[in-house]
Amino acid sequence: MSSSSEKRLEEIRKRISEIDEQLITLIAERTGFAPEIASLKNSLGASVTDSKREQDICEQTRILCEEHCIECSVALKIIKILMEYNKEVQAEFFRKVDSK
Ligand SMILES: C=C(O[C@@H]1C=C(C(=O)O)C=C[C@H]1O)C(=O)O
Repeated sequence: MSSSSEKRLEEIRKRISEIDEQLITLIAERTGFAPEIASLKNSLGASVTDSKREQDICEQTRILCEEHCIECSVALKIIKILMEYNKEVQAEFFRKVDSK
């Protein structure tokens, strides 16, 4: 018979697993836009990196972290990883276009 603490730990872990699944789903959706973004940038003659947009995203992250009372440095690391990943996918699209 599990104790109440074991049961509560199990409940929390179940919820964390649900959240992690949602996070991966959102990361997939976010990254899924990269090819279309790259195609649009290619037709516009724009670069993969948009520094102003990245600055705006980081500022939004800082604001959201304050609103949610969470450590900003960790959230910024995560967002920057996602941005780099998005740019990698875009760059792959550009390489494919250039190779044709
Ligand atoms: C997605 C874009 O391309 C790059 C990646 C970004 C991101 O992952 O949020 C933001 C700006 C760009 O450096 C974009 O230009 O919007």
